[in-house]
Amino acid sequence: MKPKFGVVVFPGSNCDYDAYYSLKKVLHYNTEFIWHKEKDLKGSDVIILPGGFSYGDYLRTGAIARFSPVMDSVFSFAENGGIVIGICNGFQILLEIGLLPGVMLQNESLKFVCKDQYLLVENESTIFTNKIGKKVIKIPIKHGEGNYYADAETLKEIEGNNQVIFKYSSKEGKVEKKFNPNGSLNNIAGICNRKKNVMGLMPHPENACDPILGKTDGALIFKSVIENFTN
Ligand SMILES: NC(=O)CC[C@H](N)C(=O)O
Repeated sequence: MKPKFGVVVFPGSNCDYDAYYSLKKVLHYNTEFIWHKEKDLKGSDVIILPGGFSYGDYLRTGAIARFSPVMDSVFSFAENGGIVIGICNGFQILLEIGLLPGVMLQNESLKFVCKDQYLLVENESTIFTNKIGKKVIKIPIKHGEGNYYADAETLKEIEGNNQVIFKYSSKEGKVEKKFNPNGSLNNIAGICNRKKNVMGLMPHPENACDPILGKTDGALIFKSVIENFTN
């Protein structure tokens, strides 16, 4: 079976075409857009909630998009074990709707950050990472609100349950505060839910797929998901 990706488009998404381009034109995966007012996920096997500024980031990032009609379907899809990847603004939407634990705060610097970032694969046994292994990958970040926070009890739970998938690190894989671009708790860059079928991450793998951009580590995440389908 050839799995299908559905890229949701919210008003204000600006990485939807990047995701579509990388998945369809670079990686040659079956990919379709899904407008946020649709309820039908068009037979998608993997839902991508892309990056951007849905509803202009008004109120709180992701707080309004979470009420878009499509999110009812995405919520049920996820609850039934469907694979969902929230990238940056998509991660923020997953937090707002409660598919992932914790909240997103403004970057500690109060500045928007845009740069390449090294990430340590903290949990290499999820469908998103088991074909990558325990290594350091380089993927760009671009956000103003990526300072992941959870209360002590939630943090203990997600760390204990191996829900932390990526951490900001040095090129050598050192996880220290000085390599953290936004002040997130314990350098957390990406997490998953308890069942490990829903992942949110601040870095943008779709912007590290096409060799013309000088980096392709983002493709490893999508390839991992695809290979888990086909194996
Ligand atoms: N690139 C993005 O998805 C940006 C996310 C969000 N709007 C922020 O700035 O925090």
